[in-house]
Amino acid sequence: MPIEMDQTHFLTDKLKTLECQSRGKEERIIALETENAMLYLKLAQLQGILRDSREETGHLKRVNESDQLQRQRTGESLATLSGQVKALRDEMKQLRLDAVALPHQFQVEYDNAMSQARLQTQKMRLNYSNVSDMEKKMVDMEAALQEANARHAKEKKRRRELHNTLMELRGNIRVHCRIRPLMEFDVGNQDVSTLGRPGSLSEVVTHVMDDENVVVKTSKHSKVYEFERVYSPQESQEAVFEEVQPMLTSLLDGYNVCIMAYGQTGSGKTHTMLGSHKDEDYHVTTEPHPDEGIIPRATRELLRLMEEKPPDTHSAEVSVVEIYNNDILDLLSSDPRAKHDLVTNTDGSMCVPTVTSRPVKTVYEVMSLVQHGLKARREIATLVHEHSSRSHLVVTLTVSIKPNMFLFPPATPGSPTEGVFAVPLSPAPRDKPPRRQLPPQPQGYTGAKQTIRSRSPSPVLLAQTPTGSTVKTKLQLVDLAGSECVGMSGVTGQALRETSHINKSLCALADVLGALAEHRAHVPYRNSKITHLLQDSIGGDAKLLAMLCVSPAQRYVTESLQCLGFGQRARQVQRGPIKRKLPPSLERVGPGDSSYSGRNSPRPKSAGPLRT
Ligand SMILES: Nc1ncnc2c1ncn2[C@@H]1O[C@H](COP(=O)(O)OP(=O)(O)OP(=O)(O)O)[C@@H](O)[C@H]1O
Repeated sequence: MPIEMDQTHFLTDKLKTLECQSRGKEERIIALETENAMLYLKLAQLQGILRDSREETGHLKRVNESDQLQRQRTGESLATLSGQVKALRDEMKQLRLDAVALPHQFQVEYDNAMSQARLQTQKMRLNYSNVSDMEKKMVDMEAALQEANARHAKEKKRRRELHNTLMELRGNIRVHCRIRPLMEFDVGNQDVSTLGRPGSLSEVVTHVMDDENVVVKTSKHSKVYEFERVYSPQESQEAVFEEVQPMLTSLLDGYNVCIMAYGQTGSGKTHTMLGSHKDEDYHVTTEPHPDEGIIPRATRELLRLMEEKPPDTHSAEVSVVEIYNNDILDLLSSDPRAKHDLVTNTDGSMCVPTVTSRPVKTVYEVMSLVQHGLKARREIATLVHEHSSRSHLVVTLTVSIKPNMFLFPPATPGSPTEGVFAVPLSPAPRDKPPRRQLPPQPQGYTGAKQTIRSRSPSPVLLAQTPTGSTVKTKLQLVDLAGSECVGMSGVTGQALRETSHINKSLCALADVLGALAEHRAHVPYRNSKITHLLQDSIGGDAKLLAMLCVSPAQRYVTESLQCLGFGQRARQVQRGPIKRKLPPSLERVGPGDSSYSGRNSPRPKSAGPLRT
């Protein structure tokens, strides 16, 4: 049993030893695993460091490559620069050489110039007396020229004033002529590029010579026409109105005034009278639109002049009529197709009592009514241009002036005051009546004062007006329909009938002027509605301005010659002193000469429009 005990004891010890060994080994394994883990960690760290090092190496490599490239480029630049430096050095060397030579060269040139200057001075000295003489002469000539120019301008102004006075004394019709610019439609069927080309139909043949003469120059004609004023194509609407403006003052002095535009289709009558901006609004502004024609400008000026007068003494009203196919139509009426009749007043003046006449205070009101009327006015497109007027347009502004504005004792027929002007007189004392300044007398005029007075065109006289009654003066602004050749306008049917009426009425106008120019006993005013309506203005007591409108192109030369001929005929009319209108039963004989009989005088060559 002790042996068994020993064995058991031995085995137990052995087991304990083995257990002890096993524990030791386990601890060793744990220690080794820990170490292994540490080593893994270390390895990972080292791998990270290695990766970083590789990246850095790559980066350094790239930097190194770029450095090398830079160095290579720098080397090349250095080579170029050193080449340039060398070239500059060579240049500097050359410049230095030149600079050394320059003073010498300069000295040579300076010496040459000086000797030239000395030579010239010597020459100048030699000519000095001549030069100073010439200078003196030039100064004298310049002064003489200036003086002559000033004298010429003064003489021209005086001549114009005298001419106007003469016209007034004779009762002449003033005639102005406006040449319009060449327009694209002047080429007709031809190409626009031919506009104005010599030899083409749009070649300019009607030219302005100066502000009083116009010449028509073609291979067949070269004829000069003289008028009171000729406007070139470049002259503005304002320039035209400036010449017309003084007539408006006359209106408030008691004269009737009539301005009519005459000319062929498309020659610029509507442009001159109304302007080319039909649809624009007119505002109560003092500044006119640059394109505005005579009608809005005259209205604006007239209303401005009226505003300067004492309040409630002047008022105005407007009527707008057209004469279409020889019928008078009221364009302001609700029925603008209804015909109206002319009536002769007891004083012999003409009126159309049934037409609408609207009181107006502003240019806006007037132009709104005119625009309203224009919408009803007949127009068609012709071969000449798109908006050809088919009727005569008459815009009448009637100004009523209350009598307290005038100086008078009311004249009795035959009294010394008969025929003396009535003068607006608000600021003047009543006990010392001022007389109207007579216009300057023409040179050499020796007539007695009484004679001058009796021959002066008088305004609508208060001497004839019953005390207390209002005086009315009329401003008639007329845009006549175009005188035209049927072939030129290319119209047919209804339009042909219109053209025939237009031409007939314009012929009648020319006939009236012919009769007046020849002092014939019978003036055929009643042959046409337009002459009948304008009778007071053409042959009567109105200051009348005929504005001839002319197209400058070759294709209208016949019409232009006819128009200018009409103007010449109008200028010949001498209406004599404007007299008190007689009752219609007493027909007036030749102006200023009651014994004159024109019955045997030759009929004037027709200056009328082209007949169809
Ligand atoms: N002085 C001018 N300056 C610029 N344009 C003008 C001038 N005169 C006329 N015109 C232009 O020429 C064209 C024809 O003119 P307008 O209508 O005035 O002719 P008209 O004589 O009244 O013709 P119609 O008798 O057929 O009515 C228009 O387009 C107008 O604007």
